[in-house]
Amino acid sequence: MKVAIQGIKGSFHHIVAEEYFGKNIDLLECLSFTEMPNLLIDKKADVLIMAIENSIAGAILPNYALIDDHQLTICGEFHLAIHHNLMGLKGQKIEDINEVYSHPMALLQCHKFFKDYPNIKLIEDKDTASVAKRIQDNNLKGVGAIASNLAAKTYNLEVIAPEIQTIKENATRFFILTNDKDKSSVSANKASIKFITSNDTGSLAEVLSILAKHNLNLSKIQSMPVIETPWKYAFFADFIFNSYADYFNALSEVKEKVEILKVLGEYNKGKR
Ligand SMILES: O=C(O)C(=O)C[C@]1(C(=O)O)C=C[C@@H](O)C=C1
Repeated sequence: MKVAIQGIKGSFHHIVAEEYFGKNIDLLECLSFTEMPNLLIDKKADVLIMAIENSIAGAILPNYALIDDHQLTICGEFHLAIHHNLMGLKGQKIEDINEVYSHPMALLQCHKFFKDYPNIKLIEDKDTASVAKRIQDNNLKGVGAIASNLAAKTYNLEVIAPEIQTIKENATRFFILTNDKDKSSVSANKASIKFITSNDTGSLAEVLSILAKHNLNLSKIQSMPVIETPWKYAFFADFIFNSYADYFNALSEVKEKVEILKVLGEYNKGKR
C-alpha cells in the first residue's frame, strides 16, 4: 500500500497513516498539499492522507478545492488528538530560542503560548517534522520546532515545553482519498457532498430540511466561493446516517432542488 502524506516521518500525517493503515506501508512524503493529487493521477500512490480541519484553527479551505478540482473520492476519515511540543537541540532552554518554525496550521494552534515570549519570531514552514529534522541535521542552536512527540524521538530533540496548543483538547480531522470512483464503502454511515443552490430565498433552507426529513445528521457545512462567478457559493456538507435508503432518498430529492450536486465520498465515520 503506497500512502502519500503531507510532511515527512514524525509529522501528524505520518501518525495518522500508521494508525489507519498499520506500520506495513510504503510512505510517500510530500512537502505540500498541492503536489498530492498528481500522485494518485500518476498512480505513484494508492491513497492520500490530507488534513481538512482542526478544532482550533478551523478548515483548511484550499484542500476542499483540491479534492473537488481533481475529482478525488473520500473513502475514509480519521480524527487525531494533536499534542504540540516546543523542541530544540538537547540542553536548549526556552530563553535560548529566538526563532520557531512550523507548519502554518500548527503555529495557529499555539499562538497563545508564544504571547508570553514576544522575542521569539514565529515562521511558517513546510511541515512540523521537517523543521525538527533540520534542527538536528544542521545542529541549529537558538531554533525551535513545534511538532509531535514522535518527531522529537525520531530526530533526537529535547522537548522544551510540552502540550503548547491553545486548548488542551485539540484535534485534526483527516480525509483518506483515492481517485477510484467505486471506492465507497458498502457499510458507509457518512457522506460528503458538494452542492450549488440558486440564489432564491430559502433555497439552502430547503436542502437542509430535506436532509433533516430523511434523518440525516449534518455534522459540518462549509461554503466556498465559486471562483468563476464572483459572490456565488458552493456548499460542502458532511452528514451521518443510519440507513443507506434514507441517504439515497434524501439525495434523490436534493438533486431536484439544486443546480449542481456531486457526491465526494461515502465512508465510515471516524471515531472521535
Ligand atoms: O505538519 C504536520 O505535521 C502535519 O501533519 C500537518 C498538520 C495540518 O496540516 O494541519 C496536521 C495536523 C496539525 O493540525 C498540524 C499540522
